[in-house]
Amino acid sequence: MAISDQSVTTGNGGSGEVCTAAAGENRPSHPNYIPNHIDNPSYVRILDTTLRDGEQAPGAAMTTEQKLDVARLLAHLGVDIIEAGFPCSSPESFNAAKAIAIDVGCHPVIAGGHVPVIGVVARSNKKDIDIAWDAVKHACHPRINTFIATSDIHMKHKLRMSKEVVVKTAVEMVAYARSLGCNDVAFAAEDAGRSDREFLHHVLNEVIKAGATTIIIPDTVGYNMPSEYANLIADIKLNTSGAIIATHCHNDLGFAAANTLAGAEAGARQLEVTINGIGERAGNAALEEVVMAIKCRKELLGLHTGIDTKYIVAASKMVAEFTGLYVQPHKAIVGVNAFAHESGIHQDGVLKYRGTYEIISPEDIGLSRSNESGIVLGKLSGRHALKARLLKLGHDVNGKELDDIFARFKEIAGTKKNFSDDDIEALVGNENDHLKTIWSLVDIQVIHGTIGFPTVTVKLISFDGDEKISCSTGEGVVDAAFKAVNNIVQVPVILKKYTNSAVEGIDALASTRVVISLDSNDIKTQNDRTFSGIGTGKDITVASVQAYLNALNKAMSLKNLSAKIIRA
Ligand SMILES: CC(=O)SCCNC(=O)CCNC(=O)[C@H](O)C(C)(C)COP(=O)(O)OP(=O)(O)OC[C@H]1O[C@@H](n2cnc3c(N)ncnc32)[C@H](O)[C@@H]1OP(=O)(O)O
Ligand SMILES: CC(C)C(=O)C(=O)O
Repeated sequence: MAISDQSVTTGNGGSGEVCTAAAGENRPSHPNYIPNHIDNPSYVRILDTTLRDGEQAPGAAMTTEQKLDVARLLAHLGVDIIEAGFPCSSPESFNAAKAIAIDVGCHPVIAGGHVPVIGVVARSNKKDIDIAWDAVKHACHPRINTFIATSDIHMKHKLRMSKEVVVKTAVEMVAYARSLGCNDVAFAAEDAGRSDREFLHHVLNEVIKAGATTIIIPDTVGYNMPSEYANLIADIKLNTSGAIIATHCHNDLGFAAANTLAGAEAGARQLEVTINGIGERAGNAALEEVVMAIKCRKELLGLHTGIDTKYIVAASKMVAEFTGLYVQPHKAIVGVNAFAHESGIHQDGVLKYRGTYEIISPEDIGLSRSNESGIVLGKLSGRHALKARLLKLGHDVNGKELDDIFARFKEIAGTKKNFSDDDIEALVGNENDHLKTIWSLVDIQVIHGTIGFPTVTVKLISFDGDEKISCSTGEGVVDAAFKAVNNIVQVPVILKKYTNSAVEGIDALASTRVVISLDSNDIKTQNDRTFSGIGTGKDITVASVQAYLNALNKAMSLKNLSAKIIRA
């Protein structure tokens, strides 16, 4: 198989630093596609089975239009083979596979002319194979993947066939698929991971003789350990010849990607994967994990694929959206946390040199980001990260000023899960240094339920010792509480924003943020600046009143609107 002329800059020289690579490195040029041969011994074909095994995940069913969109994106990604479905399983599966064969399987969707092989699955019977061929035969490179189980447990309990019948059926059906005019027939020995080795070798050699061009060695139930699977593949490599060896690993014990890579190291040259690792039960090996491992550890594995990795994030998002199977935040490569750093020591390292804690460049999988993004501020963050965020927001703070803001940040961070830029802005305040607490909360009583009006009574004390009590009803308890405060403070303000985030748990803490502005109809303000306040506590109304007073005190002291001035 010829290699395209696209440049290769993959590899990190073993340093473990960020990997970078040119798009679509070494993608084979399809006119030279030979089903059972790859010129370059280090080239690994990627078969994506999102549209077949991926769709076997409960709830993952996609429409034909969605499958076409996924297939087009897979072509951009540069997968060598798109497994487009199991045509005999439903009219939709047939129509989608046929549409993909005619569309993506016939026309290059990307410059450079890559047209992927379009494969479909069929059981080892003539009806399945006829339907499969009907669906796929219009593709430029059509492939039928026929399968039958070879493990004792499957042959005895599921197929209820003897070994002899299984071999005979497999051989006849591979030959039958070839006789239809399909010159690219893959054979999968289902449950190979639990099959008797000698019998497996015998079946594989017989189907190769019958015309199989790829032999797929599925660890159907995700039972194998990486060393065991590597040994299985190495053994098959030793005992067969004339066909490409393929991996197909499931994730029941969490080893799908590890087993796939172990298989590749042992000699497999087709790796079967799905986007986001979706698939039957615990899923398949994830394309993004396998491909990025090959790219990132090229110096160790000595392999390469034709995948243009900058489409990985787009593909992940599309498949998640279409299937409703959203990826967990800490999913390798494509989880939202995969390039996020919340702890101070890591943030400091990343800010100084990304390679300290990142082995992949986010741009490599299609994420764009600035130097500071990826830094998430939270309870475990440090001064370096806070300072960087403040700088981004236009506040160049150092020394004691930074220490003070950091102390306030840590106080709030203990009870808050997410920090927005607004929250960080609220911490800044050279202004806070000369703020006066004009009014503080002494007591609060809340009455609410299914009868009557929400009613709140507050007792406030002013900085000069004046105590006031006021009571108000409202739309809810927070509204009633703010109205009761207004009755005492009497500063005309507009409530701009009220947010409340609860920290989960039975003894949940409420963290409330209030943003107000002075009402310019009543008080002349130089500009329409806002004042924010934060309150935290076990009681949401108390936290809200504290946040509100906090904002009011800021507004009053900065505008010199003391309690006495207002009263006068
Ligand atoms: C490991 C894998 O992922 S294999 C792919 C699994 N994917 C799917 O099953 C999804 C699509 N499947 C379907 O839509 C349906 O199962 C169909 C249309 C294929 C078949 O439906 P039905 O004819 O009603 O059969 P059903 O699914 O209930 O049972 C499977 C039959 O196929 C037989 N069978 C299973 N695998 C094979 C095989 N590789 N070759 C030949 N026959 C097989 C079973 O022994 C059983 O036969 P039986 O009816 O004589 O007992
Ligand atoms: C049909 C084969 C490849 C399969 O999906 C499996 O064994 O898991």
